[in-house]
Amino acid sequence: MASSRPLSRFWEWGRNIVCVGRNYAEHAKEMGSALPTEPLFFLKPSSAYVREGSPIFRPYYCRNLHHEVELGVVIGKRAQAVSQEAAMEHVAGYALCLDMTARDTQEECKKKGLPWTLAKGFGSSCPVSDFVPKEKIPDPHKLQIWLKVNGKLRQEGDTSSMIFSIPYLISYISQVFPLEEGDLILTGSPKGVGSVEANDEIEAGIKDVLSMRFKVAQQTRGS
Ligand SMILES: O=C(O)/C=C/C(=O)CC(=O)C(=O)O
Ligand SMILES: [Mg+2]
Repeated sequence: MASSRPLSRFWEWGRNIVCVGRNYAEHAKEMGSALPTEPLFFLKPSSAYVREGSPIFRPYYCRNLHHEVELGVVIGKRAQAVSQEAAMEHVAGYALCLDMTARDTQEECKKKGLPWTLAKGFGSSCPVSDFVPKEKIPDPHKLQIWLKVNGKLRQEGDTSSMIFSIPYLISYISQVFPLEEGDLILTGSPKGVGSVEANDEIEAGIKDVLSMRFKVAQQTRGS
């Protein structure tokens, strides 16, 4: 059933956050990972959202918090087993997102064959920008996304370099579970991921569309 809340505040809807990994060849390479032959995806809880004005917390168990800047796709209409041809009809718009990652925890999880929830799904692991209606972005595969830490450029990527396109991702994911109105898909990070410390300032943007800023803070155990 449709919510009475506006989709322009999708982060308040409590819907799925679906993250795609290793969708840029140069990022897979910098992680020492093989290129995927089918999309790799994982979930974050909807309580991972954080908005400008609130800090990104480095979890108490993390010693190496990484930034990953990613284009987010906001679903506007339920998509169940949709074709690639029909997939874009289910998109309401876009947002810029950070897939904050406890990289040391992820390395441990990878070694032990465990899921990435501790590494990717902690509170404040999904900073998001304002919503951009799809009419404002004629081609989401022609965007430049960038990220700076304390004013220094760390990531710059072109969404044309995605291995799996947005229609392919929507079609693929929607065969596994239905995508609902208000769901967000993070489409993967370009290269240049790196560490941030408490008090660092992250600024990220979609060239000629929007930008956002976040401070990093240290979480203490029990808070
Ligand atoms: O390959 C790895 O070790 C790590 C990959 C990721 O963290 C995947 C992503 O979240 C991404 O590519 O955006
Ligand atoms: Mg990512």
